[in-house]
Amino acid sequence: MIADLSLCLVTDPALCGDRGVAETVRQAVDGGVRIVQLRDKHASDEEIVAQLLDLSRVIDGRALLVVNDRLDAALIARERGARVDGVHLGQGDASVRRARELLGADALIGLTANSGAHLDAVRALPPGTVDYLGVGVIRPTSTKPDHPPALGIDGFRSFVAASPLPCVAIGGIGIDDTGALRDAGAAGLAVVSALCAAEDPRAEAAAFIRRWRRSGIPRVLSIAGSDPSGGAGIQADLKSIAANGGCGMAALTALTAQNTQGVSGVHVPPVDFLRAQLDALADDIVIDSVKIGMLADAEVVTTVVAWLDRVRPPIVVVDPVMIATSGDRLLDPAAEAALHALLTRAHLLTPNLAELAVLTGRDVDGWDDALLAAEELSSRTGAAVLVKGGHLPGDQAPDALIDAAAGVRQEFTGDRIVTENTHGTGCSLSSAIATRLAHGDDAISAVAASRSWLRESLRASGMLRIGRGHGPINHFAGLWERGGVTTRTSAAEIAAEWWDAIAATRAEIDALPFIRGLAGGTLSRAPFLFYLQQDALYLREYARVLAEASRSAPTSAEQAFWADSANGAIVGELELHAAWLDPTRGVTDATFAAQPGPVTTAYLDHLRSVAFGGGYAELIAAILPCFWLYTDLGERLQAGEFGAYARDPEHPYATWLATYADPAFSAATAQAVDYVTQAAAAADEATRARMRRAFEASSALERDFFHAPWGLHDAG
Ligand SMILES: Nc1ncnc2c1ncn2[C@@H]1O[C@H](COP(=O)(O)OP(=O)(O)O)[C@@H](O)[C@H]1O
Ligand SMILES: Cc1ncc(COP(=O)(O)O)c(N)n1
Ligand SMILES: [Mg+2]
Repeated sequence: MIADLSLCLVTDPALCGDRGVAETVRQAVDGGVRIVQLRDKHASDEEIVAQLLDLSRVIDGRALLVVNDRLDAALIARERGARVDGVHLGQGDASVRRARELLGADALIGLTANSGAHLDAVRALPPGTVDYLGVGVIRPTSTKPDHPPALGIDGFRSFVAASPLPCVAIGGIGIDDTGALRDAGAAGLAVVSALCAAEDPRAEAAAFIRRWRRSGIPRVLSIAGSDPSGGAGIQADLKSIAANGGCGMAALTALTAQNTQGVSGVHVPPVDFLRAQLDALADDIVIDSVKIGMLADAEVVTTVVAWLDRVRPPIVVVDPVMIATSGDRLLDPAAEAALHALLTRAHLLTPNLAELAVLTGRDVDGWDDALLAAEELSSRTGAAVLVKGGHLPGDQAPDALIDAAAGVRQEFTGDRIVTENTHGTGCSLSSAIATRLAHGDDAISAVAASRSWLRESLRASGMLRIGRGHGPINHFAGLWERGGVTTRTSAAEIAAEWWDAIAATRAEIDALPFIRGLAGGTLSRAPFLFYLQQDALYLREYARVLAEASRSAPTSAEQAFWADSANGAIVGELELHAAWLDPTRGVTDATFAAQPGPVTTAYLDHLRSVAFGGGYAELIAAILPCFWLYTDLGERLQAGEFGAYARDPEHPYATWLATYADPAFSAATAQAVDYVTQAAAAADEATRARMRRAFEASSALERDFFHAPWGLHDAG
């Protein structure tokens, strides 16, 4: 089986400090580390054996455990019941050939290499002796005092180009090296200090994983049935994965004879052949995310569960397909018992209302029942549950993400789109989410963006004219119009285009002394309070602009959304005063003129001129940066990109920073992005150009708004 080498923690007892190696490993594995390499040059073999037994228990199969150099200790630990998956050997350590002989064909064997001579030696080995090369040091590091000259990223890139084996970068790697190293061809990163010495190894590992995913193309496997009409099953999965930026693969569990009017037959091939398909993939391809659809019968379910336990993919999304939109059964009722074992291995379940009722044994007669049942299913399985409201009566089609363990409860509203082409909506949505999670999105953002794509695909499904029943959605709506590929850009592409268009502005915001001081806790109170006071003045007028957006919105859902946002702005402004600008707490407005400063005035004048001079579409484009930049900055602050201290409860501005991470605001931002980019996709060229200009102007004013208080710093 090929190992996922993306993130390897190399232990260093000195750097783990009082927390100790085992606790550091536990937290880092919780955060997503895929391989743990126990490395301790000073411990005795007996001590290494004891640590391997301990780490094997701590890791509990969630990551691979290898030991640096100590082959004999690995063998002894195995004999005593530890799960030791392999060794990493240096050039001078035991021979890799002996390691392969003693550990077996399935062991993971790594070899340190950093020169042409080392590569020649590797080429001379029998194929399959070594699985990967540890290549470094990338930067000078204290954790390997005798290291050779640093390769740097360019040196690493050249080495990878000449290497016959996957290369894992090691030596002085920080989180900001992640994208460049993956672009340089790294199969993964081996990290020592950045994780062992981290305040919060779990968060740091999660931040590394997020960056790693962001810089690659997700490799997404669908394990599902075939629907020859192309609207559902693996056919829909592969289209959805591609449309959401992933590279799709598919292992077939069953074949259906099916069209848009129903299922006329199901054939389940011998389950050994499913196992053969899955093993073939696991032996060759690192899989970032798995989406599971139709499973047909109990044997298929247990085969998939066994494979998941062996491969341990980092993301598993289960769409518990039981009954097709046509009403035909796609899962043998006898398999429902076996299904529970699968559900506990999932990170996300995406049942529709009927499936939720079967999985919980409860009546689900409306949305409130559905939310309760989803909460129960999440508690019972440990998985997050996205309960889908597509089959509800009425003019709304809501969904809700509920994760009992993480305390997440996020509803997504939306008008029902009038169309018969709803075949495969569940398959398509779950595949899109699996892809976006593998690209580093958090659950709420992945669901919001996938819903936005799905809704656009539903809206554009009419042009396909497939069959006389429930037709498929138009997975590539953004690329297709009648008769072939056109230049019409999709909402998702417009979002990417606009986000890139303000890349320089975003980089300027990140570099602002105000932001750096805020994150690092060094910002003095004067500029901070000035910023808050200006923010309070801004929010009062911003709420009026949002109310104008609500008044001019074309649909009831948008009308409600902008009205809710206006309310949120006012509540935010009132809370600002109560929490920070309360004269009774010694903060007097006398410190600053209680008037809008020049930047605040310019920003509000810009918004008001668009609100009362442009149309609805231009107005919401001008509003969007206040959502999008704020949420993006907050997510990155919380992910530790400005240093772990930004998450420290002792931080002087901790309560203010916490407002940046509100999941409800993150979902509102995703919704706002959806509305604005949908409007831009539907607009004519001239309107879209005006929208983009308004968006870019507001983005620049957001930057200036953060910079304005800086002049007060010296007075602080
Ligand atoms: N007519 C519709 N308009 C808007 N969204 C819809 C419509 N039908 C289904 N959806 C959405 O499609 C997704 C799949 O929902 P659903 O059809 O309930 O699942 P399934 O396809 O598994 O039966 C959900 O996000 C749901 O909100
Ligand atoms: C092979 C296969 N897998 C899944 C579905 C469910 O899709 P939907 O519920 O949208 O009909 C299907 N109809 N066929
Ligand atoms: Mg479904």
